[in-house]
Amino acid sequence: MSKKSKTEPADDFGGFRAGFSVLVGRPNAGKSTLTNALVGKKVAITSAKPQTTRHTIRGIVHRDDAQLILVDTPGLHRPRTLLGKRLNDLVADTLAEVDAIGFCLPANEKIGPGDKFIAAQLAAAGRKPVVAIITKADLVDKQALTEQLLAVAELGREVLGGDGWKDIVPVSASDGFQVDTVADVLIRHMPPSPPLYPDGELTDEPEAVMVAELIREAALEGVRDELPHSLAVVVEEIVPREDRPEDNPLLDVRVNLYVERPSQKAIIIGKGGSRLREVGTNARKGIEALLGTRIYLDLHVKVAKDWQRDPKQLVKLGF
Ligand SMILES: Nc1nc2c(ncn2[C@@H]2O[C@H](COP(=O)(O)OP(=O)(O)OP(=O)(O)O)[C@@H](O)[C@H]2O)c(=O)[nH]1
Repeated sequence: MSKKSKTEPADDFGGFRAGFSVLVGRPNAGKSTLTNALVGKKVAITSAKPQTTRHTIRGIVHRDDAQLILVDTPGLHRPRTLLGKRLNDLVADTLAEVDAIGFCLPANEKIGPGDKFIAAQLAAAGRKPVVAIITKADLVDKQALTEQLLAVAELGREVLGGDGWKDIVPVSASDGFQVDTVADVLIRHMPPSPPLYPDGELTDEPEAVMVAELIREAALEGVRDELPHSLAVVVEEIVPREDRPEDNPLLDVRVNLYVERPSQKAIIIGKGGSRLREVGTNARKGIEALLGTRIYLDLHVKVAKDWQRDPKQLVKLGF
């Protein structure tokens, strides 16, 4: 996910910054709650973990001058389910592809082995900017927060050497304290870049991106080996169905799935359309949870020959 802009310092994109960030931290550290507070959505997407190097997008923070894309790290939060090298590779891959890392440590719990394990992973991953985020600041008093700040700073110097973390930001996702500051600090580490997710005709673009991700995940379920990177999902429109009672609205969600070859189209659709129906059913549940409304999901599968190698198609498909 490193962007070409790094080698084109002449173009600063009018000061616009965009890039990828990941929130890491041990279970219960407050990552999901903070993601939701940053993105402004109640439902974080928890679709199946991608086994490819593609990332699940957890949410996008849109600003007039920046776009911060929060992705998920497979593995880092669940060390026991993966072994040695595999885990290290997985973590290294993800960390290598983001522009900045937010390391979440709860204000109300002493730094423990889980935190140290992750800190060591971050140190091993190299020179990515790491911002330490002290979550759940509302649960402790000023004195305890100060002590935690000092302890976290010390941990940073211990594992990273030098000055340690790039920044340390206390935050409370539940009462909104410093949530914007977390976004500001992470955005500061994003490279100059045009927006990575285009403003479509949809009024609420982050929702469309998340809807597309949910459908993509559902469509790849069980056929990842056959369709590793050959599937692009484009949400054409999300419109309220007319003539619905106010207390029972319905959204029409029209979506195109692009594959590269007719054989891939056949895989997605399945015998007599059975697989596509299943994809629709599975994705619909997640989308309804996300949008908080019943939806009618209209899926179309199209062949866009060699879209991965065609820059014009890539732009059209939102890459
Ligand atoms: N008081 C308070 N509680 C919080 C805050 N942020 C998260 N919590 C609570 O802490 C618990 C864990 O939060 P999550 O956001 O699920 O933590 P997580 O890091 O995503 O957890 P995993 O998914 O297990 O990795 C939940 O019960 C949250 O309600 C906060 O700012 N203040």
